[in-house]
Amino acid sequence: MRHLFIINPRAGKRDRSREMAELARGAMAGRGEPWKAVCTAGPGHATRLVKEAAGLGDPLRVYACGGDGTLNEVVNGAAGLDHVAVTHVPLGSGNDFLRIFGAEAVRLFQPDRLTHGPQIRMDLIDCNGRLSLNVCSVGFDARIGFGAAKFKNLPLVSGSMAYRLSALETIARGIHLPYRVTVDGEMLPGGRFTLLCACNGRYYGGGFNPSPTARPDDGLLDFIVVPAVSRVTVLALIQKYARGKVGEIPRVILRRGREMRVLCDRTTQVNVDGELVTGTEVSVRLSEKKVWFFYPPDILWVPTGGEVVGEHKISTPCASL
Ligand SMILES: Nc1ncnc2c1ncn2[C@@H]1O[C@H](COP(=O)(O)OP(=O)(O)OP(=O)(O)O)[C@@H](O)[C@H]1O
Repeated sequence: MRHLFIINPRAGKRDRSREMAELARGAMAGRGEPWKAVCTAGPGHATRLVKEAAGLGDPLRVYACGGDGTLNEVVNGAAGLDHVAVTHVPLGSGNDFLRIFGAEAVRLFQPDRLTHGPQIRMDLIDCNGRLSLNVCSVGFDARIGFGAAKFKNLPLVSGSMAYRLSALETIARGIHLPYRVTVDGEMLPGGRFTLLCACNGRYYGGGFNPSPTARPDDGLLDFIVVPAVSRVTVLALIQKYARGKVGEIPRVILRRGREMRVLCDRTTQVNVDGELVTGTEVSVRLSEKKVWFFYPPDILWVPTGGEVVGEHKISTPCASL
């Protein structure tokens, strides 16, 4: 099996590519398997690197060393390929997809534990042709997310603080917009909406938890549709949205399904794992493609989010590796 470490030197607050390359070297030492560590040169490079390496056709493990954007690019290169598996070594500001692993997520920063860990086949969201492993959203939150970029590089501003500052700015500018929304063919009531979200994972935006029970391996997406709310109530909404209490938001519409379509009267920003997609017609649907995701052995998976009702280990060995 070959191993490819894709390192984004621009992820997080400082360049950790040297440290990461050393960790990769340590993880692969004495294993006798071919490996390579490559730094990305710019947006889209990680996808091209994965496709190039996958073209050889032999079993390949790819380590996305960066944030959620790097993971998204790697996933876009590996989707639908049975001989390729991906993982995420968290070097970014948010690293939100990994939060689904709870406290165990820190163990993904140990590449030596990952090299031969088990893997699971995960669903993907197709948003106007771009694939997402975690969360796609339209509206208030997407505007907050893209607005957060400018706060992230300020000194003493953490990833989650950047999103909070951007939220304040977005509230001041206006909260809801007109959209026509259907989920699996059902037209949803109300012409104005605050936000529309499709979840495969559970967290995004620096720790917001819109769907505490979503599972990336269940063959379905969790849709959360928040109707128009006023500036007075939006702060309470954000609190609930952040803490996994979305069911307590008045008139919120929750669906588990396969496709949400959104028509907008103007070009709209769509958040696809933190990356920007724009359009006036947005289709957010379960992709036919899946991706293999590997993780450290014995990591605990908590299917019920915050409440530990029943822990079990996920271990779905891949026949092709
Ligand atoms: N060499 C590079 N120079 C500039 N940008 C790059 C380079 N390599 C990758 N990128 C881009 O950096 C962006 C941010 O990366 P990433 O999302 O991994 O980090 P982050 O924003 O710190 O983490 P998170 O999304 O978890 O908050 C991605 O959109 C990616 O395309």
